[in-house]
Amino acid sequence: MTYRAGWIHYTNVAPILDSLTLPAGVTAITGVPTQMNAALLSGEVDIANISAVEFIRHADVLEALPDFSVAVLGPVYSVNLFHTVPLERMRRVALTRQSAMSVALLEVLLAARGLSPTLERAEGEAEDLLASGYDGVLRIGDSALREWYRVAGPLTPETTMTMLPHEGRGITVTDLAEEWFRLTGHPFVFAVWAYRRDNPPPPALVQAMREARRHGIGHLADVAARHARKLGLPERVVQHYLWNFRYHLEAPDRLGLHEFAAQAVPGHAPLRFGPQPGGERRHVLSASADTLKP
Ligand SMILES: C=C(O[C@@H]1C=C(C(=O)O)C=C[C@H]1O)C(=O)O
Repeated sequence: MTYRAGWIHYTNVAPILDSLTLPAGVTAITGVPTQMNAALLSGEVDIANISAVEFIRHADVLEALPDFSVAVLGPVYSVNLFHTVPLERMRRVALTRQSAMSVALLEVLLAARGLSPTLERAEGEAEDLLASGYDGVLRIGDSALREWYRVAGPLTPETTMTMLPHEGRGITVTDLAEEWFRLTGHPFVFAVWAYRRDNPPPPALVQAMREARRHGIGHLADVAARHARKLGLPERVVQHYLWNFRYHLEAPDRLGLHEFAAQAVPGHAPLRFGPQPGGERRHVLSASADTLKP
């Protein structure tokens, strides 16, 4: 029987997906987060890198791979609120239809500041929507990355590579992952690789994903160069964008995920993850470390 994957194919997943060879018996489709979230829940696909908030909302039926994430500690550059007035003065904010996660995150961040602007779904370029009367525009993914650079670029040789600029052209870009870090001190997990608990992925697929990720992270400059051309952005910018991601759902990422879950979806079912890889090898390592004790 065929196992069907649904990939959100934003540039931030390129270090995993670009060199992924699907094993026999696995097929894949691609789409934006809201499409892949729905495809997984309706059963159209069997595994997808879905918005973490959908994983949390459906924790009663879903499980996630224990070592895959799209996460950052600090700014992400592609989940952006573009605004022309201070956050406190925003009255109408346009939301993207592509994203579940960023909307839930924005709601948490606004609530933390005691703010409640009107939130409406509206598509289009951030600058056009701001010109048409919105005070804020939420955008994600590749178009948000491009629009951030249009506002805050071009980078000068002196621009620090640890924190890129966030304003220009009369527009401030509030990076939601950076705001989350300021609020909690935790990483923010945007996506996990989830599947229905009664239908886990074949081990060959997970193995292929781990190999593809190892290859992608090992050749990040090549991945960045390829995607910089597609995005029409400088290689240096895309390289910075990509090396900033945390793809392994490590302990700090899980802390961030649990903190977000508690704030955004109170009363959610316990989050479940599949078995950790390489358990045996770790056991052997700790045994040999024991033998080194004096
Ligand atoms: C950081 C991003 O992460 C993505 C954002 C998602 C969302 O907002 O629902 C879902 C999957 C992530 O891969 C981005 O694409 O900008």
